Amino acid sequence: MTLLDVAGLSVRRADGRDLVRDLSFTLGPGERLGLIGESGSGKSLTALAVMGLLPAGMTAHGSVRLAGTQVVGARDKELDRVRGRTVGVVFQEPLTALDPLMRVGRQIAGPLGRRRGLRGAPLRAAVAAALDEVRLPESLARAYPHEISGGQRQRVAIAMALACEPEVLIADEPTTALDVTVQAEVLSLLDRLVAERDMALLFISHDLAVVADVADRVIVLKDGSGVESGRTRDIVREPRHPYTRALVDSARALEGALDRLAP
Ligand SMILES: Nc1ncnc2c1ncn2[C@@H]1O[C@H](COP(=O)(O)OP(=O)(O)OP(=O)(O)O)[C@@H](O)[C@H]1O
Repeated sequence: MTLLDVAGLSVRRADGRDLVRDLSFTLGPGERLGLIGESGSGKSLTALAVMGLLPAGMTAHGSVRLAGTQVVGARDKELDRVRGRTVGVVFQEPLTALDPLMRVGRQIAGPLGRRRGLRGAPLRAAVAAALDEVRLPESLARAYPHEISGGQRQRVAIAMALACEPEVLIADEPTTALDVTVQAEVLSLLDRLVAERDMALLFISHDLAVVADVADRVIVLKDGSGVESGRTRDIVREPRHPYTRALVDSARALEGALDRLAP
């Protein structure tokens, strides 16, 4: 079963320039695809195009089918059904997903209540369960976003994205803004949740080591085009495109620096 089917996707600016060019991939339940590339290569625009959320002045061309619904050219009203329910998203900066003036519990309750039709005690229980799933204590429900750490905020954002039980999760640099130790915790949390729910994962990062840890397949983006794609293991072992080779070499150089300092 294909949950996300992207075929010949381009993202075009008003002046006719393509910022993403002719990208194709598919994702089924339990599959994990990494999109890797340097800053400005078109990763985030690809994610936004998949959800039909491109900035004003940009248009998508080609086809993006989310659980059968064509996203390209669809009206917002048609996409309301798929956003949240079919596809959930976690962004780099959790504060973009959180309302600074609302307690964490109420923010998680919002999508839970709307999508599952819960109120009162069952809704409170569902919020507690959602917090528990991302390994946060129930007491955190009463906190405001500024009162908790960056890692805790990202866990809350993940809980919100998962509240509607999406079949596809898009994670756009979900750990880039976090300290390295917290990054590893959040990655392993995502890993567990995606496995438990058999979700399809589109994982976006500029960091090859992180992508290699999470994704089974990878597409390497450069200047808006996919220059190489395949199984992560094959691409790391035998990169073909010079840009991919440079990515692998720099990741290995960092690893080598650690190895040289090992006792
Ligand atoms: N709202 C916008 N208006 C105009 N140009 C934009 C807009 N958003 C992105 N771009 C341009 O589109 C190109 C691709 O941007 P995109 O954000 O997809 O890159 P990215 O690979 O996600 O980079 P990063 O890792 O820095 O987030 C870049 O040249 C960027 O300047």
